Amino acid sequence: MAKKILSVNAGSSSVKATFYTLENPPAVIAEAQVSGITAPPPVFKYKGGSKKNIKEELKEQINSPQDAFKYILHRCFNDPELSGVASKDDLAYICHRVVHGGDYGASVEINDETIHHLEELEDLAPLHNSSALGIIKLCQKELPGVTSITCFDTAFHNTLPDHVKTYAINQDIAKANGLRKYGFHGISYSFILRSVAQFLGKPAEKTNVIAMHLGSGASICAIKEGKSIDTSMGLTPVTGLPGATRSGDIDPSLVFHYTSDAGKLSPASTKDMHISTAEEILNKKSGWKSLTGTTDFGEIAVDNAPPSHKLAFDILVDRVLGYIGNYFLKLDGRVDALVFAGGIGEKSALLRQALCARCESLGVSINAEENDKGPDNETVKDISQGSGKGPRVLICQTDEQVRFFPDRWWWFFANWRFLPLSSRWHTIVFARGHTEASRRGDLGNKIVGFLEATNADVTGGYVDTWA
Ligand SMILES: Nc1ncnc2c1ncn2[C@@H]1O[C@H](COP(=O)(O)OP(=O)(O)O)[C@@H](O)[C@H]1O
Ligand SMILES: CC(=O)OP(=O)(O)O
Ligand SMILES: [Mg+2]
Repeated sequence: MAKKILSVNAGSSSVKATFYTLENPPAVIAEAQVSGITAPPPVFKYKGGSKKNIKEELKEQINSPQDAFKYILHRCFNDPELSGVASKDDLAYICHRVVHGGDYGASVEINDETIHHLEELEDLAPLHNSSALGIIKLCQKELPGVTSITCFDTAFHNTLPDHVKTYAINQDIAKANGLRKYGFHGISYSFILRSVAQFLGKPAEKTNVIAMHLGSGASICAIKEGKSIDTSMGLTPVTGLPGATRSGDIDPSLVFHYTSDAGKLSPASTKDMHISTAEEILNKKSGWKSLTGTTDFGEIAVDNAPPSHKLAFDILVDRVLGYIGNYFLKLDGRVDALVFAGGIGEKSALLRQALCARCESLGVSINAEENDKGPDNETVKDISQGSGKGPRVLICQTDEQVRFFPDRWWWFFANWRFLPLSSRWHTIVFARGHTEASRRGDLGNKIVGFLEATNADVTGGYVDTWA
């Protein structure tokens, strides 16, 4: 039986996994996730075969992303309806979302050297890279023979201009230690860009949006002509907007007034993960959890909320609003759409309504009924109404699993020898090479030349039909 691809997203509170066929275009076989890892009971959601929307509270102990991943594999491998996904032998590739990729501009194949490099980056995204690395190492051990590949959240933001990504600190120290803005949620933003551009009927290279990925980790990104020109997260995902357990922007001096132990190693540190007390507080003991006691924004964004919940809600509105104003100016007012995505952006009509009401001066206006209904099965839903003078308001059901093929043309090119040399694969590479050719100049043309030399059946157009 043909082998399959497994795509894994270890988020800060959930592990999501999708199985795909290894074909062009890849088709979803099954989707599974365990959420609530940080707020038990964990919840298992599953779609596969005739099972459309399974949702179960788990009694099993799920204490870590590795536990969640093992549980997902167990459930999927033991579903008799998924005959093509019955064991590790059915997998060709596992593609891992890795939040911090440092200076990596493209995906890498996992081997001893890349694991070592990723370990060095672990401290910069302690809530994420250690989860992803834990799962990567588990795969190396328990699923040897399946090639693991990483996709980085940071790669989409490689286009940040120097004056945006540079902090105003000593540049010798900054360069020696890699201290700069990297930005995150890039896999989501590239999905949002592709989907929104297609929805608007524009080439991605001509699309300008302010995209908000609001989930347990929340960020916002200014995309100009298809490129990230600024984003709210920085060196680590703790900066910018507050999140479920993250503080977002604070005065850096605050940590020394908060606790005299700020620089000491946190008791939560492990052999593999070193985290200072200040990092522990700002990453894991702040955000709306610290304000309200819950990490679930669904409990906070309600009518007649208690004062603590209303304060958390108002803080998020205030901070997002600040970035929208900032990015509206950075995009010279030429904004095709404000895009809501992520668990909160997609599900909280109240938050969208509160934010859009404050953006009326930018010409933003929404249809209250469509906003309340939210998205159904569509990837992008338009909730704007009115004169059409301001930016459209869209909800995009983002997908951090679908990233392997459209974004990874460079990986395929660099590693073509690992792949079956069928015309199908060349088509994938060509399509991406073609759309990237203008951005990457000669390199895109070289790829096309290379493919022509192999007499591949290069039909192209694949990425354009992808959403
Ligand atoms: N109906 C809802 N209204 C507001 N927020 C919600 C709702 N449902 C879920 N959420 C929020 O979405 C978050 C999950 O977002 P998601 O992007 O899927 O997670 P992660 O950041 O772990 O990848 C939950 O923690 C919860 O705060
Ligand atoms: C980068 C980040 O914050 O990711 P998540 O939303 O999955 O926590
Ligand atoms: Mg997320």
